[in-house]
Amino acid sequence: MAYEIDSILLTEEQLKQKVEEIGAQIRQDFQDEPIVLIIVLKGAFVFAADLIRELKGKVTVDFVMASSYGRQTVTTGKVRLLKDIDVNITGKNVVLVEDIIDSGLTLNFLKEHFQLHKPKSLKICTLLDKPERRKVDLKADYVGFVIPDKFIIGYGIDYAELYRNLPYIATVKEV
Ligand SMILES: O=P(O)(O)OC[C@H]1O[C@H](OP(=O)(O)OP(=O)(O)O)[C@H](O)[C@@H]1O
Ligand code: HPA
Ligand SMILES: [Mg+2]
Repeated sequence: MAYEIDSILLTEEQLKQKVEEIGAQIRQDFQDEPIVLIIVLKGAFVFAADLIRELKGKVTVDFVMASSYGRQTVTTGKVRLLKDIDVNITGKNVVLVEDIIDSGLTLNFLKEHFQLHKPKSLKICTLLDKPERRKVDLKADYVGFVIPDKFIIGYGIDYAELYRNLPYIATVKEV
């Protein structure tokens, strides 16, 4: 199946403003306490790069890499953990940073995985939430935009590894 950009769903301006809001909200919730951000690669790298610069105070960053879509627009149902974190998160305030929650399988897997480390708190922050497609009961603590059931690309999010470099978020159409 081939896809191309259909229409812009979220502009650069909308994204920028929302990232500022989420950053302020997170800092407000944790006050002066240090935060460990765990960024879920690859998709969340653009969002996280903007978000981290909105967070004042003590912030540590680490990365986890998970993949379950490949060249498809629906989940394979199998989450592969390609890289785990290096920092110690036991007793820490942890925020998992994702680009999108779709079926919920990726974050459900990662949440359980990181709970085993016994963090002080474990919150989920996602730029986009597509609740209509949920396969597991999973809710985020910080949500940028709730979006309709359409496959989207841009701002770090790919189709078959392309389009991550778009500065906006768009829907795709089959051609
Ligand atoms: O809620 P889900 O149905 O699990 O979908 C969400 C996940 O899917 C995408 O990652 P993908 O597996 O495509 O890997 P990528 O981040 O490297 O693009 C996206 O970045 C999320 O991590
Ligand atoms: O809508 C999407 N687009 C790209 N990757 C994704 N992974 C889950 N949902 C999506
Ligand atoms: Mg992806």
